[in-house]
Amino acid sequence: MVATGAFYTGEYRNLLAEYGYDKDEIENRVQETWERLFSDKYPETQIYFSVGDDLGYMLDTGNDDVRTEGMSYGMMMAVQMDKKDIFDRLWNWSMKYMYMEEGENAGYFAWSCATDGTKNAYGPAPDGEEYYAMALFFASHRWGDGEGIFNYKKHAQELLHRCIHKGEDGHGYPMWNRDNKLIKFVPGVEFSDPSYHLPHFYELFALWSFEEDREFWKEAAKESRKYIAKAAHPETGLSPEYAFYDGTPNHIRGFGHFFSDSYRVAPNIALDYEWFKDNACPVVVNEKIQAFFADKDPEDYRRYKINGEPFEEKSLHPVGLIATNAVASLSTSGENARKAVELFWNTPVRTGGRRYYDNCLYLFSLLALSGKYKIWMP
Ligand SMILES: O[C@@H]1[C@@H](O)[C@H](O[C@@H]2CO[C@@H](O[C@@H]3CO[C@@H](O)[C@H](O)[C@H]3O)[C@H](O)[C@H]2O)OC[C@H]1O
Repeated sequence: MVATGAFYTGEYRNLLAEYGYDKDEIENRVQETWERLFSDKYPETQIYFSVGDDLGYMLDTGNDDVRTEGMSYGMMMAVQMDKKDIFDRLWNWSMKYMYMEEGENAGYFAWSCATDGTKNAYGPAPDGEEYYAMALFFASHRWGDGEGIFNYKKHAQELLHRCIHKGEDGHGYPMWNRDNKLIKFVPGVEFSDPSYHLPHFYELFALWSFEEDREFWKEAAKESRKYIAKAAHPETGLSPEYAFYDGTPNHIRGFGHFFSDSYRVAPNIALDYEWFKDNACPVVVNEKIQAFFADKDPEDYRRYKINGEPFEEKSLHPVGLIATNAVASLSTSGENARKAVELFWNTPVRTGGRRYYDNCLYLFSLLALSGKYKIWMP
């Protein structure tokens, strides 16, 4: 099938099987990992919690809060795993507690809440909104739309419309810069976070958003692919957490280095390549990242300057980094690709206080590497 521009491959490689891992074991690993994250049978690895009959949240165990990032990730995991009850609980919790009805950010979601639903902040984080929109479209296509907040498609379209038009009436700010089509770190600033760029989502938004918004998303996909390439260091492939629109690191509050946020750049490139194989997809960045980590000991992963110089500080999410380096192999080949997958396969999901971010990245990588992270078409 041909989307407008990029080619939708419709193919999902089971790379783990291609590398010789047993298909039943792969399937078991996927099911078991889902259980480990979403079931209270496994309190040491659990990050999802049900509340009452129709609510649930993802807990950032490291920060003891509920983030739009995790809620929207949980919804994406649930739709890929065909878990409608969990999806609806997460969306219900998001709409009940995180959605903002008033103020400068009305129509967006508060990026962090306490587990009782109290808002910790009245600002959004755009990576949450874009994952919500994509998960809602997939839910609409996989399960059909319901009433009210469960009219998934309507909510996805309206949210995306707001993300690019907010502020046109003088109140608040859009989440994308309307001139250069790049996603912002937060609506009120003019810089970006390379890991927020999801051209493979924007290709689909260009098909399913309101007609008037489709051209914008098509352009956004193109500009994001260019931006991802620009923000990555030319030798190491490492991207900073925050970067200016020209791709140079933004060192505000120490976020100009390769650390937690940055890990998501590799899987974003890999999934874009898997889904669309667009010529402009910067797969070379993933080749460089895998080459950079090929001789690094996972026990000693650090914070790095994007030129590769290590800080004393250890990585906060080494399991997440193992996972994201592995999924990069969907867009690379050779020994580094194989070794990164092997390391991931031999690494268990994380236990302990910091497990949330690692385990989110772990399940996403496992889904993609087993051919189970799919586009759900209408
Ligand atoms: O200042 C906040 C800003 O922090 C917020 O960003 C969200 C939080 O950080 C990002 O992910 C984290 C990566 O590090 C792990 O240790 C954390 O557990 C993750 O949550 C996340 O992608 C952002 O959404 O955005 C709003 C700003 O006001």
